[in-house]
Amino acid sequence: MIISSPTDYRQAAKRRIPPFLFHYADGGSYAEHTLRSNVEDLAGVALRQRVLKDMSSLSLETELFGEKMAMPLALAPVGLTGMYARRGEVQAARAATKKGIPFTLSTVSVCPIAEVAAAVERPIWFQLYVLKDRGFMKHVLERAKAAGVKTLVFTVDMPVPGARYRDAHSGMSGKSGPMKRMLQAALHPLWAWDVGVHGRPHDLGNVSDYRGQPTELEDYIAWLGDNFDPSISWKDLDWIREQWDGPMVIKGILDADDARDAVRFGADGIVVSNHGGRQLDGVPSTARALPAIADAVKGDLAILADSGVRNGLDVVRMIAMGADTVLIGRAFIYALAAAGESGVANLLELFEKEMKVAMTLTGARTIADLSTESLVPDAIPALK
Ligand SMILES: Cc1cc2nc3c(=O)[nH]c(=O)nc-3n(C[C@H](O)[C@H](O)[C@H](O)COP(=O)(O)O)c2cc1C
Repeated sequence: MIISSPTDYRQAAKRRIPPFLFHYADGGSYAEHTLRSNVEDLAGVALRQRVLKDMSSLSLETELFGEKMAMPLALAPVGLTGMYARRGEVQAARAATKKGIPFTLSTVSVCPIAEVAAAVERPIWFQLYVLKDRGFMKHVLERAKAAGVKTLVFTVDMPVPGARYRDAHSGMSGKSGPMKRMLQAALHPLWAWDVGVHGRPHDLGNVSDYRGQPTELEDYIAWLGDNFDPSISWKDLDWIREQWDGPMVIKGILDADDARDAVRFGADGIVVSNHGGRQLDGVPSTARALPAIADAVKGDLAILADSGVRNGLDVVRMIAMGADTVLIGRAFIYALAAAGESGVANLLELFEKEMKVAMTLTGARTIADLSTESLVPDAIPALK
């Protein structure tokens, strides 16, 4: 299949991997309104074209939490990444590191922290969920520290899981799930050979490490379901603060008041995110939520943003609306599923090229030059 744009990887992934995995990544919660509006609203943010400004020298470099980044982009935490390609977290982390950008490992990764951290030179970022089992959280934070992790991304928009109806149909969940998954694997031999045979163990590496026994896919939903903590509040974050002395980023902020609370708490950064439309359907897209949040807290902490970013132009849009760095989830998962590390590496090249074109034609020589001035007036779909 010809890959000429980042979005081509979605179709390529769909062909290669079993439907239960494709829909697990591709889908959102409930009727998927937020999933769609993330992409549509962001694509609709109009860039302001400027010409004849000698744009022969251009730099995408930036810095975050004292870390140099080749461009203001990082790979978002995605659970079960290791089911999309053989030891998928390692492959994606290698592609990100070679490109000079951070990789974020999910709590519910297939590969444990130590395996991924040992495979790359650059310290990885680690994402932590709030779970009832504080013993697990303590254990995993210790492992992260020992593996050289500095930046902790603390996800707060999952006190309860949003329902993802596609998973029941695809075989990801439900009684007939195991049978469906086996049949689908048999019909996708390239994936079955790469991941099914050579990608083992198929478990949640960090959880198994703590429990001292394998936590396989079947246990995954049950374990997570039992462990979400709806009682979470800001005071629980103080407990995390005591365990962690590096930069702490709060992921899942969608409201300016919560962003101000994050500043009061002393967070180093926030991720403006609706979890890629996978939690509460009907909440605004990040393109709609970001400008008000940037108005409220820009300069007080680092603003990261994700949800709906599908190409380099979308990154430029997010930065122009006030983000300091942008995360991508599905975009890299599709590339990883289609072509492993080299797919993610190529995806990042495509993103970089697109960003350069967008910056050249908006007259921005550096990332710091991007601002609301890079957008046409009223380009931002404000919340009414
Ligand atoms: C398959 C999948 C699994 C995810 N798992 C996690 C996770 O374990 N932890 C987390 O904080 N966010 C998780 N997310 C959300 C991503 O970190 C990110 O917020 C989202 O993918 C951004 O939207 P995008 O996919 O449109 O780029 C997941 C997203 C997907 C698609």
